Amino acid sequence: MTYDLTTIGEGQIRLTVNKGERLLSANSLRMTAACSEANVSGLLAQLGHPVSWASKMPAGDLAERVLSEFRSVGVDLSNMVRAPEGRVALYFMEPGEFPMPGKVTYDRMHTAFRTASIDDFNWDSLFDTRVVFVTGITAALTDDTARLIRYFVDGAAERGIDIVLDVNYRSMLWDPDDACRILAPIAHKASVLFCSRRDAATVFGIDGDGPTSCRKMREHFGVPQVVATDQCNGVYYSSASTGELTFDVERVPVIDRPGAGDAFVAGTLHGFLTSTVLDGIQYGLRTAKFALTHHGDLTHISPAELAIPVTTDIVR
Ligand SMILES: O=C(O)C(=O)C[C@H](O)[C@H](O)COP(=O)(O)O
Repeated sequence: MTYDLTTIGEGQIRLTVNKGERLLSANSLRMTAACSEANVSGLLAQLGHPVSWASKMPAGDLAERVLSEFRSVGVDLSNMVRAPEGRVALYFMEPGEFPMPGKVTYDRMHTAFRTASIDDFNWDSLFDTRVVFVTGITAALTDDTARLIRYFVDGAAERGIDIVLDVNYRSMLWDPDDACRILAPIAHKASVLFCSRRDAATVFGIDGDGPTSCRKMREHFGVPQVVATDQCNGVYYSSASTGELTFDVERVPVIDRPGAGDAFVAGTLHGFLTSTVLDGIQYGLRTAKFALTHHGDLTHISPAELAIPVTTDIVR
């Protein structure tokens, strides 16, 4: 097996407004790379996992800026598809400061990735893996990218490869009915499902407190393991053998928020790949906190830093 995890997603540039400014009046922006699937790959690569992130990117410096950020931490880019034309996706971010909420402005139409088709990718390589990781963000972009993700998941299921789905619902990309229609069949095939309590209610109409929502998702989709987040209120886990478990989340100062959710998923998958999802949740609670301490979606962390007991994470 060449890879521990393979994944497909749209590489982007994030342009973030400095604290104390608004997009309408800002005259400088911080440039970092973004992509949920690449963020997860980048953290796992730093923890020693062979991971491949595939995307479709045009030539040029903007694409290189994205690729070099993930290449620099050891993500395998040999499955990257290069497009003769098309844009690199951008997204602008106002972090928000109480009482002003954060705000995302997408500029991701007409991108090279939107033209990605099943024929573009080297599936022998992408299926040479222990885990196929997909998110709702990529499935949300176009009918073609939804088809791509479905092909990836169906191929993985046929080959007995573990499928991990992070629902990651983005209301600016699609509506709950479409998300449910595309993501529910994927959830049914998943070995591990990540879904926030809020997304469970919005997309699947699954309500309840954290443990109840988590159990209902496991039963509804027949997924062996479900991990649900609920901002700072807790992390919830459900499996048939353990029932429902709740983990406290520690509040820490925030330098830069985007990427913390992906860091949590990556930390949890580090546990899935090396021991158990339950161990992974402890890693994930740590990597998510580390993610908040520095700029950029990609969390920089070494195996030694992951091992330092900086946490008061408690299982109840
Ligand atoms: O493509 C999009 O629409 C994205 O949102 C990409 C995001 O930058 C990351 O996926 C961060 O997400 P969190 O880790 O939940 O903060």
